[in-house]
Amino acid sequence: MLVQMWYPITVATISREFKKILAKHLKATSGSLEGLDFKLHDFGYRGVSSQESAALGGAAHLVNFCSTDTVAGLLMAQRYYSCPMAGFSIPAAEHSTIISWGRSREKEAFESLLDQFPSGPVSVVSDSYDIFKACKHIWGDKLKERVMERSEDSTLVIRPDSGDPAETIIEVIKILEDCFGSSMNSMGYKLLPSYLRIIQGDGIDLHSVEEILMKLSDEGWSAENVFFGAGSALLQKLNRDTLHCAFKCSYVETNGKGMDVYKQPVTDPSKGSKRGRLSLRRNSDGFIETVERGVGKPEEDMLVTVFENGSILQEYTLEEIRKNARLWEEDLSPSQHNQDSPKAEELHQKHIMNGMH
Ligand SMILES: O=P(O)(O)OC[C@H]1O[C@H](OP(=O)(O)OP(=O)(O)O)[C@H](O)[C@@H]1O
Repeated sequence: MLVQMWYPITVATISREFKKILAKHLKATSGSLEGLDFKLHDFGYRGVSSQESAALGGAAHLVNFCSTDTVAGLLMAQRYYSCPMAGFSIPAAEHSTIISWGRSREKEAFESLLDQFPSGPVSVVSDSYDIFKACKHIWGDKLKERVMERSEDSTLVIRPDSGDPAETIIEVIKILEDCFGSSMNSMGYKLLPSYLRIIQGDGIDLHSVEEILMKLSDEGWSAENVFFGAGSALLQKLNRDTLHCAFKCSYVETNGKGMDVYKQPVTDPSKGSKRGRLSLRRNSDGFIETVERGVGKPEEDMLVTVFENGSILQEYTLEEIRKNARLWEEDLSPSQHNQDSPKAEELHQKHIMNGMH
């Protein structure tokens, strides 16, 4: 079992890195973290190798967010982590439900979704033919009044799904502003009317989400205007080396005599393993670090035995895990996310690898 743990650990960590980026921009451009838990939707079900991966990865994402289409993750959280409903989704069109109306009837396809879901949010993929014309001529003209009738609780979420994500979103949001107007929030950033939002679900990873949010704020737009969906970058485009995750023997006892063991290959010092009895503590800088060779103080040790000799000794609810994984104030520090600075990025990567919380 131990050797399979890298996968949910890695997904949960990447998902939490998304959350840090989203939190930083949301706070800076809206003054609050309201709605953060719904900012990154799990679109990964179709892109993983199995139902089991979907369950493990989907549940790992739910440690940080409440927004998902990966039902297998919800079932896992229900069955093993005592959470009746860990995440939510909204009615959403996908390309087949738009293009089956035919190219000349895209407006009718959109309208039928407004008819079918008059209350509550609805997401409509709008790039089947021309996202810019769809926003300007259909949403912003032919269906403008239908869109404006919708309330804050019944938001129309327009989904671009192709092209360069940052450039496309900027162009889309400008077209929507021309058609529907915008207001200014308390932080001085622009906001589309409350019945209108955008979700970008194509090409989303840790780098693109940062780039999009930077561009939006540079152009004066609040992060409140957008939601994101991530599929493969969240659940599939990762491996055991993404976070350098490996389990190694560090201590053995023979005839009652203990011995520290480790590997230290001359051909690659980075593959050296930790030695002796290990413990985990939070150091004075706030970082979590491993203490080797049995010298850690038991009272500082954060490790808990949860599984031993085939028995589960400690169970956790999703609620407890979410609490442990909550963001800290320093997680929102800009220096950790400034992708323009190689040093900051290196530090950021190091923090991920050190499991900094
Ligand atoms: O994060 P990702 O793994 O890219 O998943 C998200 C993408 O998946 C879907 O499209 P899909 O790839 O099924 O079809 P498309 O190439 O026609 O958009 C969806 O429309 C997104 O574009």
